[in-house]
Amino acid sequence: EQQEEDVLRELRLFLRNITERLSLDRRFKAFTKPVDIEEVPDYILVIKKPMDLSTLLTNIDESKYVTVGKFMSDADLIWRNALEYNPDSDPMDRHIRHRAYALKDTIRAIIRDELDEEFERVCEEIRESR
Ligand SMILES: CC(=O)c1nc(NC(=O)[C@H]2CNCCN2)sc1-c1cc(O)cc(O)c1
Repeated sequence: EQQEEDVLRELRLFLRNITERLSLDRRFKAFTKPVDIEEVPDYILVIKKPMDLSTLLTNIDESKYVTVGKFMSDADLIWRNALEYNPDSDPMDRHIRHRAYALKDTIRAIIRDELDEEFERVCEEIRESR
């Protein structure tokens, strides 16, 4: 009912705000757009479920996330994919891995500081009721 739509609207605003802040952070430039398959043809062979900050934003707009938890699973894909695609001692691999860990820690710090557990519990109840 209307109260549920109010909660889900507030969730979208919260998730959009986080995603836009991450997209503006220069450290995460490599994660802002889908990896270009023309430029990196082997990427799709290694990474089963690509994810990036612009796709997160589209998913939010399409009301794909009913809880913060579902958003976190996709957001975590971004840095997990980068660690998987960049395992070597190559300087570029290390560089991307440092950015991936910075993304992981930044997402967790924002959620810890800014997510009200009571709000997430209400979102979980809406998910279970659907
Ligand atoms: C995001 C990601 O995982 C990524 N990984 C890379 N790794 C390499 O280039 C390593 C792979 N091992 C051999 C030596 N090169 S480049 C790259 C990337 C960077 C961008 O600025 C945009 C973009 O779409 C993708």
